[in-house]
Amino acid sequence: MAGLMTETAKSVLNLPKRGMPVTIITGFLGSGKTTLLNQILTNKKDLKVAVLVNEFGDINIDSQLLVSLDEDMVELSNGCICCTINDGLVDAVYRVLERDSRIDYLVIETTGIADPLPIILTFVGTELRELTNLDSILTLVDAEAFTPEHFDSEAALKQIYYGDMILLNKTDLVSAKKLEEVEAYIRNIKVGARIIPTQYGQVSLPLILGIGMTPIDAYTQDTHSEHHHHNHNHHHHHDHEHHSHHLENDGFISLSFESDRPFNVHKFEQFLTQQMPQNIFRAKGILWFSDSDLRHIFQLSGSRYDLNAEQWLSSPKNQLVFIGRDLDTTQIQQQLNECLV
Ligand SMILES: Nc1nc2c(ncn2[C@@H]2O[C@H](COP(=O)(O)OP(=O)(O)OP(=O)(O)O)[C@@H](O)[C@H]2O)c(=O)[nH]1
Repeated sequence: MAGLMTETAKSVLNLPKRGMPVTIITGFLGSGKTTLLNQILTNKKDLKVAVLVNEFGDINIDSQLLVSLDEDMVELSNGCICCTINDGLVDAVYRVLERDSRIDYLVIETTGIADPLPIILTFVGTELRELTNLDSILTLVDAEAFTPEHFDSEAALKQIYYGDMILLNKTDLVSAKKLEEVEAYIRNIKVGARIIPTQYGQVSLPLILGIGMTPIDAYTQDTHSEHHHHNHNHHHHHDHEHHSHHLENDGFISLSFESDRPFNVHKFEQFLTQQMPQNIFRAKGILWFSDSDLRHIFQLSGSRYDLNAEQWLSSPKNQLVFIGRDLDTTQIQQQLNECLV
């Protein structure tokens, strides 16, 4: 009898994880998606959470900044979201579903310039609909940086429009008046929006996980026309070098820089303050300075940047990603090379 029970338990474990709840975290560049994901991973208690991260740059910085990089972590290939939709996303979800280990929940972080709709439709309009249960789309909005021009980005608007829950983040950086204005603006884009003001993505998990807020039936009705749209764009496939040609990216391009040599800290500071072009909107990286034994986490979002020192977890090197519009990538590359020791 004991043997039979073991076999039964084993076969149950081997079944695909049917109905696995999925939460999608979206929001514009630098709005706080990775910060929220880290809050979830820190506070999840014994919930087994798998994570998929999709980044726009060619180097995966985010996955290196997550608090628990254990075997539950699956990385999506970097690059543009339309390529990801066509292959990477479905495959990555299957890899999670097929794992032997228990997984209770899947959280996906999109790139900051992703239109969430194709991702939503991948969950409700393919075989994933049978296997997963799309729970909600959480949209981070940077309360300080957001303006009615929404960064001249269609994606930024769609992220709010398709968000089932808006986390109005970075409230520590704005006045009550500005907060009210942004809230009013969001409600204008999305009538009846549910908005939670947050700082550093801090929110009680029952308010954002397992809330069943995605109106799946409403999406299933337009699945067909959207699939047509995606097939039409299929020729972009594997065109990772040429982001600027993708309409989906609203003109943003990324530049990656890697080096096995350290930076001179003064030269790098000079680059930041005097050379770096204004049209860089977002940068992040793991930096190695010749006069320090620590790794420095570099974050730039809009006009703010900071550097945090931590212990190295691997051998030191420089890894940086810049995202902006109309960037002279050759010049930036050269300026960064000149900062090396
Ligand atoms: N002052 C303040 N800073 C915040 C808050 N939330 C996040 N940040 C900072 O904003 C920067 C960007 O945060 P991330 O979580 O990396 O943003 P993201 O949305 O993942 O960015 P992308 O990777 O570009 O899509 C980091 O330096 C964070 O520490 C907040 O509520 N207040």
